[in-house]
Amino acid sequence: MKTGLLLVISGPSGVGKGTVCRALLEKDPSIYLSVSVTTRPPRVGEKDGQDYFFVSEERFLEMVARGELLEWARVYSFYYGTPKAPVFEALAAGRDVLLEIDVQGGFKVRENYKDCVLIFLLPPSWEELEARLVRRGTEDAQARQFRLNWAKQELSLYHRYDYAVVNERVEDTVAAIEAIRVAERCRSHRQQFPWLKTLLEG
Ligand SMILES: Nc1ncnc2c1ncn2[C@@H]1O[C@H](COP(=O)(O)OP(=O)(O)OP(=O)(O)O)[C@@H](O)[C@H]1O
Ligand SMILES: Nc1nc2c(ncn2[C@@H]2O[C@H](COP(=O)(O)O)[C@@H](O)[C@H]2O)c(=O)[nH]1
Repeated sequence: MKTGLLLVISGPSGVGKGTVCRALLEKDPSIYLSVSVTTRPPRVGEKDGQDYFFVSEERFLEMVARGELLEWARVYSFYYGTPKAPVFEALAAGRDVLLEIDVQGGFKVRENYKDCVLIFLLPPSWEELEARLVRRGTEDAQARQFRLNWAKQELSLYHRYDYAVVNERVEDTVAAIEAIRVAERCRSHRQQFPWLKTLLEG
């Protein structure tokens, strides 16, 4: 069985990573969306084990020490990390895996798993990014400003990702990521043709 693709989705807070990942999953339930571990407190409506595994700082650092995380980073004021085992189980089962993580995490995944695909989501404009964060209404003005300052740093790194997709309309972004999946599966290093091997070696 072919190994699945490890797809990393990054981009500034509020660009729509979560929205796009959910839409991708709705279209293709075979995708495995990794559930991160975080020390951030849950937002209203967030469920443990579904949106995140919400853990104490002590538990998080224990997971780091035990090598249970594929990558981890401090984002804003909290720790976030990707549990390793479920990601590799899903890949081995031939499922494509989505990681919705920040850029520091994306670079760490590239170090640990070279064959990953890094996809950066950009907003159509800076004003639209601000408006999306305001509309979402999950942060107060101070926390929002903090995220926007961080967003500038993240946006400056988009060119180090394999793909840059502007999230104008969710449907178009989903279509672009589906096209990337198709293209990545066609890359020569991911393909084997037994009949051709026989022909050339025979
Ligand atoms: N293409 C889009 N057009 C308009 N609004 C969008 C689009 N994509 C997402 N949104 C809206 O923007 C807000 C932020 O989206 P979302 O929470 O998915 O962002 P995020 O990148 O996952 O943020 P964070 O990194 O903070 O978790 C939400 O209110 C969402 O409904
Ligand atoms: N490096 C990692 N970053 C992660 C992970 N899970 C989420 N994130 C990123 O954190 C911020 C904030 O998320 P929020 O839910 O508090 O709004 C966002 O950029 C996420 O992509 C992870 O496992 N590793």
